[in-house]
Amino acid sequence: MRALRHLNKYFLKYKYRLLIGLVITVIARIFSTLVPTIVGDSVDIVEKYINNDVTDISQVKNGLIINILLILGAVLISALFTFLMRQTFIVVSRFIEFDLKNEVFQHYERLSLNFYKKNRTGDLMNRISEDVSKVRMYVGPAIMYSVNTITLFVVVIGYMISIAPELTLYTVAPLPILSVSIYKLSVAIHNRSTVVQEFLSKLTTFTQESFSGITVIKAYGIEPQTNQNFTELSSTSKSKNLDLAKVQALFFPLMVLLIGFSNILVIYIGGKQYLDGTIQEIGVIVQFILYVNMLTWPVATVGWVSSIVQQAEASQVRINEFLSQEPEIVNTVTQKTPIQGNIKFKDVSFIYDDTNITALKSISFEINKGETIGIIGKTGSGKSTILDLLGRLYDVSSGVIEIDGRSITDTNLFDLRNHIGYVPQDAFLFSDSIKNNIKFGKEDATDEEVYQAAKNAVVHKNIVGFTNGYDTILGERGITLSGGQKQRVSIARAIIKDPSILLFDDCLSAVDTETEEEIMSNLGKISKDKTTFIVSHRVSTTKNADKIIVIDDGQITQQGTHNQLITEDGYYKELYLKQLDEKEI
Ligand SMILES: Nc1ncnc2c1ncn2[C@@H]1O[C@H](COP(=O)(O)OP(=O)(O)OP(=O)(O)O)[C@@H](O)[C@H]1O
Repeated sequence: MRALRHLNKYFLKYKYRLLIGLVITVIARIFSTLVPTIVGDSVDIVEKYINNDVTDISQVKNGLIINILLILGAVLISALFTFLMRQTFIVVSRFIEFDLKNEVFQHYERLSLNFYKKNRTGDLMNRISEDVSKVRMYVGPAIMYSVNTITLFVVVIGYMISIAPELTLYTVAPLPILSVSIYKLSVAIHNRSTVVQEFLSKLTTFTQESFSGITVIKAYGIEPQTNQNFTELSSTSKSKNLDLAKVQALFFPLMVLLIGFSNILVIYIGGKQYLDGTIQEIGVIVQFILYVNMLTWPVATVGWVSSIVQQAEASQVRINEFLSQEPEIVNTVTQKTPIQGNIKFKDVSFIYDDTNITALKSISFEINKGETIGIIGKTGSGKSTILDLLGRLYDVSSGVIEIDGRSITDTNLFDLRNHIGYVPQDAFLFSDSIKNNIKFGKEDATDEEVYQAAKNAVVHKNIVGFTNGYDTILGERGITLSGGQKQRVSIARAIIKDPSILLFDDCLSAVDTETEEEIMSNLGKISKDKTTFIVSHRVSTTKNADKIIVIDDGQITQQGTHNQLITEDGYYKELYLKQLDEKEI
């Protein structure tokens, strides 16, 4: 139960609602326990008439009619309060589920990139959906049924003992057996449904991947093999479902069996006591039969609730495990930091701690506001890492990165990121309209600003060519943009932000050289007062930069302007000549 203590703050938050729920439950149960008493009384009225203790039939009739009306009233009131009980407890559980999901999601968002690399997306999603749902079962149904059972027990058993203590003992004796059996069954159901869930998510992942990769599947003609794999997976899933159905099918028969056993005990022992005079009225036996039936479900829920609490505890442990993780990149500066864009890398080295790859080794360079720096190098040489470090997606392993003479660790993190317009290597667009994808860079941008950014990114003409123009929906249910179009929408998103620092990570690779030239000329105008980083494999993209650095295996091997570098023997000149041959320049 230790992990579940995390939820106490939410119980405190909703304490008044929970307290009201408690009072409502007690009222509901008191009214429901009145029914057996009135039924017992009715049987007594009839018994007295049969035994000739009462001879006036109209008195009997009146007594019975009053009892019927009382039963009706008690049932209606108890039903109303049972409804209100569910409304309070279950509603509170939904509130807590909502709060917990928000807490987990907001915490996920604070965590650094390393966290996402160490944990699988499926696992993150499971903890925020499946595990939170299991915890909700504890804050909702489990608490509601526990309050319900405790109230019912105190009221009913107290009353039973007061009228027939010995009979009470015999009738409640089998109930713990019921409770334990239901607990064992619930655990078995839980274990089997976990396996069913696992297969369900395997099936979902398989199907999702098959549909996403349908082009590859069709192109390679591997539909029969995919079908075969699917059949195998779904057949195992079916047999796991059948295993689950078998134990689930035992639940109600087991309950009915044990209720039946308790009823037989009441009739047998109650009957014997009536005959030997320990019990004076048959009504008591009828009353006890009704009580036993009334107690059975709550007793069964004791077992069920125990298994819910166990599952909730396990789920909360998993949730707490992530909640206790602290972000590696933290903002230590509360006051605002103005950012001009003069950047200095001083002996910067960086090692990815998950792979232990040394991506950068003692990198030093400088670039001032308004200047453009080109970064050229072979694949895997460390170019993207430089941009990631500048945006503080990771912190350097050694050395310092300075912005305007201040280390970026002493710069307000939010200001830093707000002043950066980043275009990643793999353009990521959301399943939303093109307009909203561009406005992601500046939420309050006007339509005019969106069009202007798209024009500068040379994608405006493509967008207006679509039937729905800027309102065209992208993603799974919308159209698919070409690689080059995606890259340009992604560029428009960075431009519209009007940041002090622009980071372009090889984001023109899918654009033809003519369009590239147009974009570069537009960027030249836009970025006059900005610091621009352009990572590329193409000399044509960086040739106009104020400074170009060539990276090889995490180290700067050459630096200078285009004109200087093409006269110097080295990687840059080789690349230039090769691309000149291929007419890429
Ligand atoms: N997230 C990561 N976790 C672990 N290692 C990484 C990660 N990203 C990059 N690396 C490794 O760091 C080295 C530098 O990678 P980086 O992405 O900076 O190269 P790059 O020059 O941008 O390559 P490309 O031109 O192919 O984009 C590579 O060896 C790469 O395998």
